[in-house]
Amino acid sequence: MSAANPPSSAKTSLVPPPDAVAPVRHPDAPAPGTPLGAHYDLCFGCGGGQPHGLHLVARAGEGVSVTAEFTVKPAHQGAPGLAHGGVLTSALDETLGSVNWLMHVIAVTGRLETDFLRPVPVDTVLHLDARVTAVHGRKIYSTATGRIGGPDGPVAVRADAVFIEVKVEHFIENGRQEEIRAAMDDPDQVRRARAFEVNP
Ligand SMILES: CCCCCCCCCCCCCCCC(=O)SCCNC(=O)CCNC(=O)[C@H](O)C(C)(C)COP(=O)(O)OP(=O)(O)OC[C@H]1O[C@@H](n2cnc3c(N)ncnc32)[C@H](O)[C@@H]1OP(=O)(O)O
Repeated sequence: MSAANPPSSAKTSLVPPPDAVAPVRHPDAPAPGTPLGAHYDLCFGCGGGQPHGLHLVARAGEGVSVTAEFTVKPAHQGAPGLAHGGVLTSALDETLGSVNWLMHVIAVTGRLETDFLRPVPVDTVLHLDARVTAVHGRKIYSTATGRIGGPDGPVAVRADAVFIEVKVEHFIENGRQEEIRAAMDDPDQVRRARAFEVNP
């Protein structure tokens, strides 16, 4: 096994360790039903300014959970008339990413495992829900489903994930300078990101 392709190890387990704790909803988290808005206007998952994006809209749920809808467009096809699996995984990833904001935590996906249970045709509305199940240090364990035919319809896709909490510096240090500069020049973007760190 080369160093560039490390073996998966216990650190990538999707099962919370025995001393993991229950997630805590931040007291300032928006009320259930409130749209969360995009975390970044050019985000592929949720950004309104991203012409190639999924334009997923997430709303706060009860506890540490969110719901979201994503409409499969012709641009999202893999096979004729059917959604691409990677696009569906992106929708799950985005929904799982948004749920961390209810804890006022900034986190990135560490590991994401998707089950594809039913094909999802173009024009389908995928009804997503995601919730955090446990927290262990910086590791956030969460799970999500995507249903078709309505919010109570059959599950077409589901995923389990581990997100890792990061500071805003993660993005500043790793992002391409052009986009970072533009984001830093946007007071709303900076305020949104910093609010989570000065009001933990
Ligand atoms: C002005 C600009 C404002 C911008 C404001 C934007 C804010 C809003 C952005 C939100 C965005 C969301 C968007 C959708 C969600 C994505 O799609 S995020 C994009 C995809 N994900 C990534 O790019 C992550 C890439 N990976 C990394 O950067 C690093 O590997 C990580 C994940 C930060 C971890 O590195 P690290 O901080 O050095 O962590 P490390 O100390 O090694 O490990 C910490 C713990 O996590 C565990 N761990 C680490 N990696 C993994 C893993 N892959 N699996 C399982 N466990 C792991 C370790 O075992 C360790 O556990 P303990 O020993 O504590 O028990």
